[in-house]
Amino acid sequence: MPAASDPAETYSYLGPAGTFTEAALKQVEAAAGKAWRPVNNVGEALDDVTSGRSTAAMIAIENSIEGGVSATQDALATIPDLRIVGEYLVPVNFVLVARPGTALADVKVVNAHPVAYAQTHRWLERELPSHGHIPATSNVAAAASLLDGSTADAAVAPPGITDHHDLTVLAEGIGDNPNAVTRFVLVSRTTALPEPTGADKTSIIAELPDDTAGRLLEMLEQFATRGVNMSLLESRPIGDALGRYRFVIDLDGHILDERVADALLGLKRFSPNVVFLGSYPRADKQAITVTNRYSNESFVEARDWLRGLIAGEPSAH
Ligand SMILES: O=C(O)C(=O)Cc1ccccc1
Repeated sequence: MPAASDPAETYSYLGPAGTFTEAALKQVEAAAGKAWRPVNNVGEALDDVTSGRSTAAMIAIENSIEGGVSATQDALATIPDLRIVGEYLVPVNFVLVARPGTALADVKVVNAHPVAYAQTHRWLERELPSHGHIPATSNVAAAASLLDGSTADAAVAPPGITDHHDLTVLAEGIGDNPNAVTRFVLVSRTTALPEPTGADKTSIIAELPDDTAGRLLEMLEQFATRGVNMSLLESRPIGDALGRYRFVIDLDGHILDERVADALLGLKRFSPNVVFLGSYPRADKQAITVTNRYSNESFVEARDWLRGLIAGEPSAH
């Protein structure tokens, strides 16, 4: 881990060292050589950012098996002035570890981070059908606690865990999907927008204006009619009453792309509450392609045409 330096240049992440979140932070060039602050949960990481204790925080937002990380989505929906400035992908697989001398047959209680548990429960149910689960704050904390008085017999942990702790690997590759990937985002205080790259993503959270038929369709039409593709759509309870939801949405493109800007204007007119979480380069660097009708030039041309009409030019111009 880089040595601590200027506290104004501190990066918070779910620790301790060795977590997948740390692996995501290692991908951030700007964080190299800066202070890194391990924390115990997403709330603490974001609190570091809002209080100014840290420059940015790396948090898990979505994984390829379980979908959105609800604690992250709910925090981003409710804490003002946060911006996603980058996304990072980390392949995740897990091992089952125990104190030396423990056999698989001895394992009755497994310590695991809830997201890791969700991604290994098929294996655990098959191999340890009557195990109990104790939730941990992180994958590495789960393993470390075995050597620190935990009542658990084993822990679900990242494959590199034995570099950090004197533990026995009882089983490898226990993830239910060997291709599982977790998406992390780097979150900062409201800051300058990352430049558009042509391979960008825009994250927003929006509420529907009321509970009448077709409102969700109407919201999605804002994107469809501007040729804006969605790569994520999830609902989260707002929490004040049953049946009230907010929608977490990822769009292909950057807010400086005309079609995305136009869709956001439509969304703002429609929705009573839109949270803009940021436009940032896609981790997979896949360029977004759109038909000519939705290109920047098309929008500019149409606007010029309208201005011309208002200025009295012939409509065929
Ligand atoms: O970052 C970690 O290692 C965590 O404990 C959180 C987590 C859990 C499961 C998949 C990815 C991240």
